Amino acid sequence: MTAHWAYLGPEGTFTEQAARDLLSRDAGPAELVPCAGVSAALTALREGRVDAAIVPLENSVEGSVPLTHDELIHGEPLVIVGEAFVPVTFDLLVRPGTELSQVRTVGSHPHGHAQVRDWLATGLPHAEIVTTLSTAEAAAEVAAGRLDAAAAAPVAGARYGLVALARDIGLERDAVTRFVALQRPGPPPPPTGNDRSSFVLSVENRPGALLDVLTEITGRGVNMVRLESRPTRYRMGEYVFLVDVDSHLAVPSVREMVAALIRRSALLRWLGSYPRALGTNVPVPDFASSASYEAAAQQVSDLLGEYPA
Ligand SMILES: O=C(O)C(=O)C[C@]1(C(=O)O)C=C[C@@H](O)C=C1
Repeated sequence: MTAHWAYLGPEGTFTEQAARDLLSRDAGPAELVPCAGVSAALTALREGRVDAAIVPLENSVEGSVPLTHDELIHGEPLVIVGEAFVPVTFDLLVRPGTELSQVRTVGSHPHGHAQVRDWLATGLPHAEIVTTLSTAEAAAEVAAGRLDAAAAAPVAGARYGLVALARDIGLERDAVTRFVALQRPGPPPPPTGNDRSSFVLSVENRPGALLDVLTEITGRGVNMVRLESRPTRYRMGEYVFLVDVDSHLAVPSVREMVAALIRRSALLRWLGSYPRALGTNVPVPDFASSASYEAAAQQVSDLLGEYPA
């Protein structure tokens, strides 16, 4: 049966490239469904109209995509089942025949604008910056004659019949965006040996509260790879923390860490375990290996005089 995957559309976004990358790694057939915005893609998933949704999570230059983070923290729960990294290169796309001196409006996604800010400041200092729901939406608006130029992916130029007035206008040549594939809550994909897990923490407002919770992570030899804070929305100065760690919930050290976070009432939301798409898990200390967890559990059983299961 063909699965349906929603993504931040329209056609020609970086997110579509991420979805195609994930599709090439997935066993089953799937049809891509473009949606007008991150929230629209996630609503389609929550309402059961699609089986998965692909959305941007963070960029190597501009940092996290706040809307995706807030959806993961506050929206009806979803879990991450996969990730993809896409190099992001921006072209200044215009209708054929347009000259630089004729460009009065430039559209892009807010993350796109942030990455081409320097080029626009010198190349088009008087142009009006117009924010769109995606880079490809800006390209479509140029094709429709409602904008003069778009800062978008080269593939969007080909898709909408536009030409590049300038190429590779981003701040950083090697910029990369990380995208995640989300599904409705369910068990994680099986461990691969090179996985990542994500979750949301909430901590009390008292000295050492965050340190206490982080100790539950580091004390088990679990490698934390990202810690991001977002406001709770309820009160000024209160935050929740998004955490990524190496490894998978099925691995004993991670399983015990999650249980400890639950006991401390610190685990606000589990966001899933999924294969890592870039880099490898750092080696865990000996005391945190699965073999040493199993050997220790056996020794405790022996002390109790329990019979082997
Ligand atoms: O608009 C797109 O093409 C997207 O896929 C979104 C998005 C983002 O949200 O970060 C993806 C990569 C770029 O950093 C700019 C925009």
